[in-house]
Amino acid sequence: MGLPGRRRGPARAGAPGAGAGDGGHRDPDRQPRLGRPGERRPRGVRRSLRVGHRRADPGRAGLPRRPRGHLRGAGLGLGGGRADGPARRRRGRPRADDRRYRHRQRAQGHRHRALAPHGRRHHGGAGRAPGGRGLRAHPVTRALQPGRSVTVAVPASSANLGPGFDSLGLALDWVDEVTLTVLPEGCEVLVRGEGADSVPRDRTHLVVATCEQALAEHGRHLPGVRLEAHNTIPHGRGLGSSSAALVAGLLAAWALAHPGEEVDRNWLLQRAHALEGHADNVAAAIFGGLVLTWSEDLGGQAAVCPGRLDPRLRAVALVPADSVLTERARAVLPDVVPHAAAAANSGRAALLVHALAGEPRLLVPATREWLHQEQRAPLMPGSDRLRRALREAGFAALVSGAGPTLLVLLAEPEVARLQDWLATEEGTALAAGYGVHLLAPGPAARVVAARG
Ligand SMILES: Nc1ncnc2c1ncn2[C@@H]1O[C@H](COP(=O)(O)OP(=O)(O)OP(=O)(O)O)[C@@H](O)[C@H]1O
Ligand SMILES: N[C@@H](CCO)C(=O)O
Repeated sequence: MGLPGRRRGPARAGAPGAGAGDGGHRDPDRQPRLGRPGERRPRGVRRSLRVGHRRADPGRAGLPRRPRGHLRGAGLGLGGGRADGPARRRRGRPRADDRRYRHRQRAQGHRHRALAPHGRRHHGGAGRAPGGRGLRAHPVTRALQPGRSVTVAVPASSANLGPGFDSLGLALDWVDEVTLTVLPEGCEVLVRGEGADSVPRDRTHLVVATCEQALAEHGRHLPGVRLEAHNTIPHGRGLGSSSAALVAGLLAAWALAHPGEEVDRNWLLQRAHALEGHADNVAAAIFGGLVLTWSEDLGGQAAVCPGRLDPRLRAVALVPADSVLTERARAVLPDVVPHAAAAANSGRAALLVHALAGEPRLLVPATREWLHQEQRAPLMPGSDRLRRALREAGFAALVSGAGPTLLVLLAEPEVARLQDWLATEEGTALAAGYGVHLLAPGPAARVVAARG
């Protein structure tokens, strides 16, 4: 079985230093611990294990509502291709460039590195903004009104979930929030939390650059901009931080260009997919909950479908201090896997969708896979040892996204058993330095406020 494209995008940044408000989960000397009652934690970061997270808890995030409709189709002629509301007329040029290379594999990786602040005039026959596949700029753009402002919240996500490589994504109740305000000129970037000491403070900031590119497609531009980011999702850990940033920029662009209009989530999906290279994380961030993604063809447009989730389902994230380059993590994957491995993997992926929907006792066999974890193990030996030990102890432990964070999928009553295991000598030794976060499935990205 040929793999759907190795990541050719630029490398992910190495481990940045711990930012303010990270709850200390990146402290290499931090021991896994079970939380102190009443402990302050950054907004959006879930409680650690001992703190209650039950249905009746006042601080508990609600389980996500399933997106309306059963099938979000795009490129397949399924479900009308639009996530919300009635069909919208298509803006801009025909999507010839999206179709031209449909037979090709889509290069995987973050196209966002190629994003650059755009000028107000866009030249070039393709009418596309530079750098971003699928983002087509109008030749002349109109300035947005200074004072207009939008705040968006976007969840972290875990991709793959074991056998669903590049096709399953789970949004988590761990949220970044950003506010973009139109200024008459200039660019101010204020970052709190994750990445405060590492992300760019100019128009190359991922959220600003993505927003500008997307606005250009809608014939608008930012004369000046202030970004206020409150980041809690750790960067480069396999929790979809870059997808969250891309979706934040796109959603902010939509809300600034279309005040008061319902968000076209299929537009978000296609643009985010084009920028990210694979749809698993971005689809989960855009639609919330569990999302199944596929393309009609290798490199085709993304289609998505919500997956059912057992209301008892929880995820415990074990977040190490180090990051792994996603580019490296994709480069170690083989081009071809044996047919028997592909067959076994597809069986487990099918089983996983069933287990997540209502049979959590099957989560351990359902999260076994043959496509990426073994192959990437040398890049994350500590997480590999911990994952194996957890699975031997009967937990559905898996590498989240490209790693090295581990996710343990379990039904709520199992949380106490995991707590106990982490307190054993073996658990304490293997999980030393990992931050432990009890999470529920997360909500869809949303516009929190829009002004002006
Ligand atoms: N909120 C953000 N603001 C600005 N840049 C960000 C933000 N989040 C992520 N990034 C950029 O993306 C990089 C991390 O992206 P990468 O895809 O490597 O990891 P991830 O998205 O956390 O993990 P995965 O894709 O495996 O789930 C960061 O080092 C930073 O450059
Ligand atoms: N499906 C992707 C997620 C990371 O971005 C991978 O495993 O490479």
